[in-house]
Amino acid sequence: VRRGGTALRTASRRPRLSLCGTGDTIFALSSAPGRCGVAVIRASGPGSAGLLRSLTGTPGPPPPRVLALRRIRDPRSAETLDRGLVVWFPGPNSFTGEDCAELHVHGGPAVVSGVLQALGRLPGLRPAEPGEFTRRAFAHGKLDLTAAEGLRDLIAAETEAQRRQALRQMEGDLGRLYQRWSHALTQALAHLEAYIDFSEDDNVEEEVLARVAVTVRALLQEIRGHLRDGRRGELLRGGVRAVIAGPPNVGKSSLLNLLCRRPAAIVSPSAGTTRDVLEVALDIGGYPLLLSDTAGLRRAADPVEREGVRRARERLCQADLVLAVLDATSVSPTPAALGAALAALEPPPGTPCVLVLNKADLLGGATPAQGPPATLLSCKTGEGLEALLELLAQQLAQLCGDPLSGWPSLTQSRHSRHLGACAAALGRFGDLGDSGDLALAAEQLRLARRELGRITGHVGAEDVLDIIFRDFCVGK
Ligand SMILES: Nc1nc2c(ncn2[C@@H]2O[C@H](COP(=O)(O)OP(=O)(O)OP(=O)(O)O)[C@@H](O)[C@H]2O)c(=O)[nH]1
Ligand SMILES: [K+]
Ligand SMILES: [Mg+2]
Repeated sequence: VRRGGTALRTASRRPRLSLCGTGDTIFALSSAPGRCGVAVIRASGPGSAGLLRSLTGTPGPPPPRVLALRRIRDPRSAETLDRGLVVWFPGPNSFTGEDCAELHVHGGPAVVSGVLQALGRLPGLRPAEPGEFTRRAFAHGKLDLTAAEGLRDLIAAETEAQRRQALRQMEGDLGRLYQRWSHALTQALAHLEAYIDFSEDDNVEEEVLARVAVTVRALLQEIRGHLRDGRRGELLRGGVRAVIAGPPNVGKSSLLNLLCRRPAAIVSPSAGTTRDVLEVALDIGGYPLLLSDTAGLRRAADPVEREGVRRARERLCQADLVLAVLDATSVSPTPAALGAALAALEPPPGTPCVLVLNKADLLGGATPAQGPPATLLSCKTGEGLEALLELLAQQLAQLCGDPLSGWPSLTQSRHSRHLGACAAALGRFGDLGDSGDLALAAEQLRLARRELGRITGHVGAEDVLDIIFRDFCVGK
């Protein structure tokens, strides 16, 4: 009874947020499941102080934001479940903006489930949905949608460059860029509306219109530049798809195995060994690479091999980067011959290619003319591997860019979609030009601003919230 009463009092201190709805208190294991040194159980909502009192048997929560060593007990039986650290984060200075509590307990499965069960029996508490803590933080204005997406990417980041990009986005760099554009649009719109409303009173000068047009043109240019970044942010976030392609038996599967340092693909002296596409994920110099081995490209008689070649070509078409492998002993080393051999593979136009001349150990001293982006390699001896890795890292850096320099990258196709719509509206504004229909022009600015607001979640983003937060883990 006392607990319930306290929870109610805590709740009435602050107005409830309609976006969160129920005002109930959620809890979850925030660290990874399984046996570990320390497990972190987290709670958010008006019952957070109450649950700390119930589980530690103390009259009040510990001082805010200070770790306190406590005996953690089952409130029903008073049995000790563990001795651990508890933290109390009174809202609004917490991750979610609500009252929050954390329990750092020993990471044994029985300890964790004992504490979770005890929490589940407290009135007003329920297990959290995936991403619900972050969703509440968003609802309380603690972060915008781009920062929430950055946080999700940070948790998923597997390479250094991915981590840098995600951290930058989580810290609000991308959100601030979009906010700045949104402010510029709001201002232009205000000027235009003032002109529409008051120009007849001669209080607003003609040049206002010219200034609005200049602002919109500059903005359109910036947005188009941002959209034209070669998908570098998306590539870094999702991994660069690199495809190993070439004639049969040149050592494509050997190359995949060499790069991933395990016999992932079958290697054999018979041409046409590989049929299925085999994909491995690699970290090359901090950049993520999704590397595919494919069937040797030739006119195959065997129907199964023919299907393999079809799949190889299909995968080649989707490549962000091509690793074209040739047998160094069977191709003449002149640039023209190498170019012709590469063209015979029909790589997708405009896609960067790295030419790997394999089986260098069989060359017997003769070194063919080479230089980036062609490189000599022996999968058998490992000779030339360093140079190839360097060449790959260079290509990846070019494709993904440096996540810390320049503008923050566009990381989501969702952003490109809204930015594209925003740019289209700004373009229509420009097309209206001197036609004089100011009401139509203002409507285009409003449309453009709405699209920007949907990226950051400042306007009508309800429909994307479920999609964005669904991909979070429970406890975050
Ligand atoms: N001497 C030498 N032999 C190699 C080298 N790389 C691969 N081989 C051999 O070349 C043969 C073909 O290698 P694979 O890796 O199966 O070639 P592939 O291009 O995947 O062949 P398919 O999948 O059939 O198209 C095998 O016998 C390998 O041992 C190399 O650098 N030097
Ligand atoms: K082979
Ligand atoms: Mg193969």
